[in-house]
Amino acid sequence: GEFSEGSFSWPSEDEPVEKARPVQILVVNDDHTFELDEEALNKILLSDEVRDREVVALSVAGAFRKGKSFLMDFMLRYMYGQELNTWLGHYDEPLTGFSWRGGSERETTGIQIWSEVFLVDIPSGEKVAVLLMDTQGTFDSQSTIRDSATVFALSTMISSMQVYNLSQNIQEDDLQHLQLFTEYGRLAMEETFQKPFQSLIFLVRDWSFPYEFNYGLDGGTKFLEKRLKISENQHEELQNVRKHIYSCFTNISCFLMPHPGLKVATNPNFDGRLKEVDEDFIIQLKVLVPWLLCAENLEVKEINGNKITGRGLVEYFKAYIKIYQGEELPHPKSMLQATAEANNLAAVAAAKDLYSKQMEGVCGGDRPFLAPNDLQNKHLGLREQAIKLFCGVKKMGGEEFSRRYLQQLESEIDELYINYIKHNDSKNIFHAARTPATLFVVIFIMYVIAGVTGFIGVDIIASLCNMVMGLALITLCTWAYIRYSGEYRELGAVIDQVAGALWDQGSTNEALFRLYDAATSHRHVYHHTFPAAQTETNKDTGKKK
Ligand SMILES: Nc1nc2c(ncn2[C@@H]2O[C@H](COP(=O)(O)OP(=O)(O)OP(=O)(O)O)[C@@H](O)[C@H]2O)c(=O)[nH]1
Ligand SMILES: [Mg+2]
Repeated sequence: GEFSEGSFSWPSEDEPVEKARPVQILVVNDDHTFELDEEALNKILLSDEVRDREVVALSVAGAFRKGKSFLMDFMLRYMYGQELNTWLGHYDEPLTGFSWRGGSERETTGIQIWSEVFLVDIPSGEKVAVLLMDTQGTFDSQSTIRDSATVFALSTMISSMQVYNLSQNIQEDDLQHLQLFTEYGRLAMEETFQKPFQSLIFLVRDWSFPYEFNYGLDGGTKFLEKRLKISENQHEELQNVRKHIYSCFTNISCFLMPHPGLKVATNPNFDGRLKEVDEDFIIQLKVLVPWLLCAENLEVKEINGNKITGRGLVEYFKAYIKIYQGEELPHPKSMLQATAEANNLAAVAAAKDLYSKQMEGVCGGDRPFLAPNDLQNKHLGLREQAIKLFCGVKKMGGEEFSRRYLQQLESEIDELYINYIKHNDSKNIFHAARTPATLFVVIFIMYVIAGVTGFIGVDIIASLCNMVMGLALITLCTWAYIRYSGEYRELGAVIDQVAGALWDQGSTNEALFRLYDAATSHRHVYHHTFPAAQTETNKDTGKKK
């Protein structure tokens, strides 16, 4: 494994020599949106030397303020160091590269990559391009869970080697967050049979128990084995987290790093000089960095089993970021918020269930028609009961939060009630008998009037009444056919409406008005049902106008 010079931006005639530097390619805006600096990314990954070369992408991710960028800078020194024994540099030389600093406020934001891509000969004989990526720390006070998850997920999806930087120990919440973030990443990727991600390296900083597990890879491997062990008598929750992590990465390892000494951790003027760093730390640094980056251990980025070139990586980056910019992915939430939502939704479901079960008993499909007033009283009682049940359930998230769900419950119950009213009404046989009854009455009245007027000799009125009677009879037959066969239901609805208007008449005028109203609003139905008559009626209406 011999390292050649960085390949990016070889000075051409007119272009000034650009100094290698970290380049911001993913920007997280103040309004929590993400932006990809395509130009910057293209410039690095589509340069002549990188475009068609397979890439190795190493990224460091983890909680903020835990020495990620600091470590990255030693990796840079290794990549630039030609001879492996002197790469660590002078003991009096300040540490530069990705920007790092002391203090409690976050430093790195978004995703930065080093502007120089290193070309390395790997044992298979190929020359691959090595990309170093520094990421925004998770859980700083300005980022939402979604921001953290997106940066972490993106860096995991893009890298072939993800260093998960932890402090002091591997805690259960570290594993849970890893699970959340990788799941968020997997969501945005296409389903495959293969594991979606490649190498995961747990890097435990400030390891303080070398008497239990030695510093370095050996101790780390044993420690990790213990932490990720799945056993039968473990709680399902613990098993699931571990199974998930195993299902996501093809390769999982762990490295235990000693504390770098108090000067590094607490001296505000410390500028990265090795002479101020504990010897133990330097010894392990000399093991860790070459182990990660030596030519034998470099892992080419693969997606779906295909090796990815610089050009391909740009495309994937663009595609992934688009998915996170869109709205189709669910938003990862804090544990409390997610739990509170689940609690409240479960309480809403239970209360709604109570209401609809009881209402089913009152006016369900196999129950007879109930007086609308009684139905309303029942509804009000059961609504009260359901709300009481909802309020009685212990829920996380507090009063204010659950008020929204109470409103949701109320509106859902009211919606159900409207359906129960309709259902109940349809069971009223007089409701159904209204139309034939009205038509019968019309026929009967016409019959009587025709009889009387015929008897006293006013033939015109008698024959008019006979005609109306005949029409009513035809309508009745039509209605019966429609009800029986279920065809021409719209025409049936018109007949019902006209009959209903006659039935409900308070005054003759109102009935006529309603008749007219029904007729005009359903003219299109008439046309639809009797297309042949259409032209005639059109002429008629034209004349009327
Ligand atoms: N305790 C401890 N401190 C370290 C270690 N490595 C670096 N530091 C110090 O941690 C501080 C933060 O270093 P950075 O590299 O900027 O941390 P970071 O994780 O990149 O922080 P963000 O970019 O804000 O996420 C600096 O003061 C370093 O000197 C370590 O292994 N242990
Ligand atoms: Mg940083």
